[in-house]
Amino acid sequence: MILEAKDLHLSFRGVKALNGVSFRVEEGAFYAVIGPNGAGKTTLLNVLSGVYEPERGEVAFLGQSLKGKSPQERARMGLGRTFQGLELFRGMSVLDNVKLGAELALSVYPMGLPRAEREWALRAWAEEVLDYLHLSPYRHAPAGMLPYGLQKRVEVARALAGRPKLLLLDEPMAGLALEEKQDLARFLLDARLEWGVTLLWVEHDLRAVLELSDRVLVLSYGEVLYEGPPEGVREDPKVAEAYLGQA
Ligand SMILES: Nc1ncnc2c1ncn2[C@@H]1O[C@H](COP(=O)(O)OP(=O)(O)OP(=O)(O)O)[C@@H](O)[C@H]1O
Repeated sequence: MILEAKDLHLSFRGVKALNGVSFRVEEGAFYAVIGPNGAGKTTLLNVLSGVYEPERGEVAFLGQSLKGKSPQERARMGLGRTFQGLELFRGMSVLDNVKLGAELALSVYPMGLPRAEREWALRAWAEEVLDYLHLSPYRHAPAGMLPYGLQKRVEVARALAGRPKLLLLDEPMAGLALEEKQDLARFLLDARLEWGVTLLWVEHDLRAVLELSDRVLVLSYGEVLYEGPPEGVREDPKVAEAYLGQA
């Protein structure tokens, strides 16, 4: 098991964004979190990545409690994330954005190395990640100049450059055309295979979720409605009701 969330609670001015959420993620999983608008999905990612501390409950990553650990400390432990809105440095080149992702999770690079060697190692690794995600042709372009679909891919590249053991993805497919979604899906599946990255994603595209994920958590009003294999999601009456209720 790579991640365990136990009885998470968090409210915003009386609104229970998370109300007793527990689940476990196995190593190597492609784990999805879905649910209607306002279900608490982004709040959950923020609690896992350390943006918020839960009022109650606890998260353990690789058997270690994350209590009191900052997002950066978590990144160094191997817990990476991407954001719903793009958080790239728009004026910075694609390569520098990805290099920065590697630097922020620096524990993988021996600090003892001479500066020039470290710089070289970081650059070589960033180039490898870019190549892997078919982004090499754009590496000197300012990130903000790329079409939206490519920017989303750079964001994933930057997160992967930190060599996460578990990567949290916040709606990576939002705003992408079908073909871009298929490309991204392939890159994510490859990264899981090649680098052993466990994936946890929040995603609205139900079809993509059910096709790609091997485990699904459904939230509604901060509570777990369903947890299990994707095949069970559509048959679950509570899930159907939560989604229909929204429509
Ligand atoms: N910083 C905040 N301040 C106040 N209320 C918040 C805050 N963050 C989340 N909420 C509230 O908590 C609840 C859960 O929000 P959250 O953004 O986690 O849902 P979500 O499932 O990610 O929704 P969406 O699919 O629309 O992104 C909502 O009622 C939301 O209004």
